Order: sequence, then structure tokens, then C-alpha cells
Amino acid sequence: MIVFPNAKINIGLNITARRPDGYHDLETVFYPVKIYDVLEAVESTELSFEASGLGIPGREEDNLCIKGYHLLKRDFPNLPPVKIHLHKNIPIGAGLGGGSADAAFFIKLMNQQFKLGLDEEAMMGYARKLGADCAFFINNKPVYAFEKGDEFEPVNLDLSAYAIVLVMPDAHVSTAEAYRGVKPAQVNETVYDLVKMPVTAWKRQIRNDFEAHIFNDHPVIRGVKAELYERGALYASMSGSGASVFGIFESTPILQHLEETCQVFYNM
Ligand SMILES: C[C@](O)(CO)[C@H](O)COP(=O)(O)OP(=O)(O)OC[C@H]1O[C@@H](n2ccc(N)nc2=O)[C@H](O)[C@@H]1O
Ligand SMILES: Nc1ncnc2c1ncn2[C@@H]1O[C@H](COP(=O)(O)OP(=O)(O)OP(=O)(O)O)[C@@H](O)[C@H]1O
Repeated sequence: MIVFPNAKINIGLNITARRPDGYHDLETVFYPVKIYDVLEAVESTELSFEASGLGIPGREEDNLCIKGYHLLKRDFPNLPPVKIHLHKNIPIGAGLGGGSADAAFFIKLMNQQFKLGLDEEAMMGYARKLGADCAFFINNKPVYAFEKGDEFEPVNLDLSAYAIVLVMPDAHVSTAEAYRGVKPAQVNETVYDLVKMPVTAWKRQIRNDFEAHIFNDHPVIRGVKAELYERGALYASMSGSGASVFGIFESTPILQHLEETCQVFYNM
């Protein structure tokens, strides 16, 4: 069976508190975007994993698909071994949740292929154990996320009338590095309320708390955001912990200059 895990962007991201478990409470809106990995799992005689496309750093046994397999196997001992192939397109260290999407789609795939009988809530439970971002990709619809980023409230947000462009500069930011640099602070108005405003008003109101220190460490990312505004973006922001930056435009812009140094994905 083959599935196509997609990426997400964060519209607004406020880090509100440091938690006793070392994680942070945050509030953000997750919005799915149309850039996809390709993930296949077929029944086999032994568990195996191979990857193509973008190189994935780290050991094979730490890949979130393999971790997902072991997690399910603990509760479903009769789960047969599978041969996994992952073709990686979603940039890594990008704040696009690519690894988390693979993990969540892997759980959905196994549930369907081997009739595990898990409902959405149960699959989210497994996903939360693999990463804070993972549970979002089970339902994969725009949501307001809070606590560790793994509790959700649906939001009525449809950006399909706009052209979303995603830019990945030559910089990678690890999520743990990004969290180490922020000072949590409570918010006056939540992103849940702020996204109800017209997109043209977002620029003055909706912030990503990671930007300040990540821009200082990686000025190239600040430059990308500035250029998106120069090219007419109604709203532009780093996604999640970076390094990718998205722009929301009225119509598809021409970003020739950025294309010289960055990967640019149009019509997301
Ligand atoms: C930056 C975001 O993408 C925003 O949506 C997410 O919060 C990141 O979620 P994720 O990549 O699934 O994160 P995990 O793999 O669970 O955690 C990676 C590291 O990020 C930090 N982390 C993550 C989520 C969170 N709410 N607080 C944290 O402090 C922790 O140091 C953790 O060790
Ligand atoms: N299937 C996977 N795809 C990509 N990275 C994976 C995968 N499984 C495990 N990883 C590990 O996760 C790391 C990427 O995590 P990181 O948090 O930096 O990514 P990100 O793409 O910015 O995602 P996020 O938006 O969740 O922060 C990689 O360096 C790799 O070691």
C-alpha cells in the first residue's frame, strides 16, 4: 500500500510556557500544504527500511516510520514484518513536519492494511508518542493546536483562494535548537482568534516566536521573509522552527531571485 504524507505550515506560533517535562506549551494554527513524500509498506519476511530522494540524517532505526512500527507491534504482536520504502521530498529541518507526517501516515497505513481497528483518537494516541507534531497529521485538517502542540480545536480556515509559496533557504534548524532560544510568554489574543481576521491584517498581528533568535543565527532566513513581502506577499512567516518560510499571495508571484539560492515550491 502506498500513501502520500504531506507537509504543514504554522500560521502564528506562540510559546507560552515551559513545562515540567522539559517541553513547551505553545499555541499555533496548523495548515496542511501540498508537498508530499511517498511512503510504501508491503508485507514481507522481515522488517526492512529503505529511502530515496532527499538524504535523511540519523540512523535507520531512529526513522519515525520504524519507531511507529515498533510502537504498534508492542500492542499488536501478530503484526507481520513489512518492507518500507520512503521517498523523501519534504525538506528536512524545515519546520514543515515532514518526519511527523511520515510517522502519522505510517500508522494510518498499518491500521488500514492490517485492519487493526484503531479509530482516529486511538491513532492520535500512538502518534503523540512519536512527536508533538505527529497527531495533527492523523486528521490532517486545519486546526488550532495548543499544549505541546498535540491538542486540537478545529478552525474554519480556507486559504485555497490564495497562492501559497514555500521557500526553503540553504539553512537547517533543528527543533530542539529552536526551543532552546525562546523565552515563553503568555499572549493577549490567541492565534485561534487572530486567524479570523482577513489575511491582509495578519502581518501586523500574527507572529512566530522562533523568528527573532533564529533570524539572528541564520540571517538568510530573515532575508527570504523580507523578499516575500517585497514581492507582494499579504502575509509571510517562517514555518514552525524554520528554516522554511511561506508567503501568502493574491496570485502566484515570480520569485526568480529567490530561486537562484533557495528551493521554491509554488501553489501549496
Ligand atoms: C516547532 C513545531 O513544529 C511547531 O509546530 C513543533 O513544536 C515541533 O514538534 P516535533 O518536531 O514533533 O517535536 P518533537 O520531536 O516532539 O520534539 C523535538 C524537541 O523539541 C522540543 N519541543 C517540542 C515540542 C514542544 N511542544 N516543546 C518542546 O520543547 C523538545 O526539546 C523536543 O526534544
Ligand atoms: N521520516 C523522517 N523524515 C525526516 N526526518 C526524520 C524522519 N524520521 C526521523 N527523522 C529525523 O528527524 C530529524 C528532523 O527533525 P526536525 O525536527 O529538525 O525536522 P523538521 O523537518 O523541521 O520538522 P518539524 O516541523 O517537526 O520540526 C532528521 O534530522 C532525522 O534525523
